[in-house]
Amino acid sequence: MDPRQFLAEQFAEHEQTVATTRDAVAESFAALVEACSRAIEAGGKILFFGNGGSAADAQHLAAELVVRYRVNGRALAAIALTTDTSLLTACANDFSYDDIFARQVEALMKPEDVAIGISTSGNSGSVIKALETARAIGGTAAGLAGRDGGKMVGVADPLVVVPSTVTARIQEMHILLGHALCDMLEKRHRPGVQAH
Ligand SMILES: O=C(CO)[C@@H](O)[C@H](O)[C@H](O)[C@H](O)COP(=O)(O)O
Ligand SMILES: [Zn+2]
Repeated sequence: MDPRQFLAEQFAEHEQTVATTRDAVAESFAALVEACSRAIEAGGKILFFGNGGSAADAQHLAAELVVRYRVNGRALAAIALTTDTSLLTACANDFSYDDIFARQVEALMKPEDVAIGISTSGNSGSVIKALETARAIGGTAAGLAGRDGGKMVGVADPLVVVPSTVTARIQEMHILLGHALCDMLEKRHRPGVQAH
């Protein structure tokens, strides 16, 4: 296949996903913003986690909040649970892979915090177990998912579900939603000088 034609099809599929996602997620996205906003006002933090491409999203979004999105201002409390290879390998080796995020939630999560699990299928065991742990602690267990939300339905609330079955397109919506979340939180909680 010609790469130009292929790229045109990829863009068309992406644009179609943008169009169907915009209205589908408006309410759940607003609920996620409010939950994170409340956490920041209460002195809490946001914990991000996910597997594969979603692990990259987790650390990308935590960096926006701790460092800067658009505005130079105060640091906002966020952490990605995907970055400590000693911890991740010990936990997967000694306990089980499904414990890699749950163990960190158990150690770090406070009731005023928000845990945001990111999973395109909504079914990754490591994400589900961590969200269940967050709920048991009394914190907010939130999620970004795709497809029909999978096992995250009933575990994560708020749960933002991208109505697509294509993993790559779901991930593209997740980072758009994550950037929008960081932008909103920065507007509300990081007064400062616009950097770009
Ligand atoms: O980035 C991709 C595919 O675009 C992959 O690395 C993908 O994230 C991995 O297969 C994940 O393990 C999928 O997990 P999940 O999104 O279903 O929770
Ligand atoms: Zn990917």
